[in-house]
Amino acid sequence: MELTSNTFIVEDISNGLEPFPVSLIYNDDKELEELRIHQKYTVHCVELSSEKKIVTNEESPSYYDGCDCTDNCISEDCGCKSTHGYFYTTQQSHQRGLNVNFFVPTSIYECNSSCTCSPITCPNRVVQHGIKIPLRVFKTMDGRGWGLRTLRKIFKGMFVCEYAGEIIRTEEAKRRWEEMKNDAMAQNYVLCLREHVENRILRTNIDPIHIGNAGRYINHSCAPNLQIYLVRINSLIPVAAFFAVRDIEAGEELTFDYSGFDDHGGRLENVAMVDDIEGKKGKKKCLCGNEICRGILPFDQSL
Ligand SMILES: C[S@@+](CC[C@H](N)C(=O)[O-])C[C@H]1O[C@@H](n2cnc3c(N)ncnc32)[C@H](O)[C@@H]1O
Repeated sequence: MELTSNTFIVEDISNGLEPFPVSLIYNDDKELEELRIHQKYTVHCVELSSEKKIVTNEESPSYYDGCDCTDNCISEDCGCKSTHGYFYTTQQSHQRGLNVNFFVPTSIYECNSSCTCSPITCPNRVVQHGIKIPLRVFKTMDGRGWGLRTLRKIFKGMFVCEYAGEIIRTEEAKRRWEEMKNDAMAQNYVLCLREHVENRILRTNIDPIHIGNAGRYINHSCAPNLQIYLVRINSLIPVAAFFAVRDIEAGEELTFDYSGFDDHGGRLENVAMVDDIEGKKGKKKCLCGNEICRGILPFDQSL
């Protein structure tokens, strides 16, 4: 499809860390350097200044006692289901996925390392099993930089990948923003998640600039094919998990709406990427090319 004698492929930029390869197609060494492929790859989020501490995966101790099901969480008495709700269903592809047409009132809670159910076959474990499709990083031809595409068909509701990076406090996000805001070439990757819980706002900032996963290459679209849902597994820090909101054909670019969650009724408000041009917040032109394009890239006013 895109291989010519002048293009090269890195087979797996995750170096085997992901269950399926994340390949990269590029034209020359300059492009590769520009991509800073030597930045570190992580499958899950890490905490600032302690990269070894993985905060969301199944190896961490869980933050609450899980269920004590012996029937693989089929019964409605499952402690995880009855406390937090249950949102996964079997999809057209026969895999577990999310019913993206249904309202998800808060974050999704998967069974965790304290639960007695099977880590392999329990149906309330999806995101923790990782990506299920080969992905490819490629250079867009229209000025949006690098992008990410799927190499296989993805069915509506399927989990695609996380948005993994450093979990940073808002002060640190502001500091990083100050450092880069006058550099017109700088790409901004900070994802700010705000969850409305009763009358409080829980904010999580994820920055994959130094250490991140395939999710960092997903561009914005005003008519996206992915949506972020927050999933808690073994930590109160949520996983920002991308699910397909429609069927996506092999070879299609993956996109999400940097401005948020509203279409599907979640209480997670304003999933915003921080962006700007020439130091003026909110003035970066959106190049998604959709008929319903809103014209500018969404941005976070609070930084
Ligand atoms: C999370 S990164 C996405 C990956 C990025 N394209 C790259 O080359 O690494 C976000 C950046 O991508 C660019 N971008 C993403 N979506 C865009 C769009 N629809 N129009 C213009 N630029 C976009 C912006 O520069 C933004 O700061």
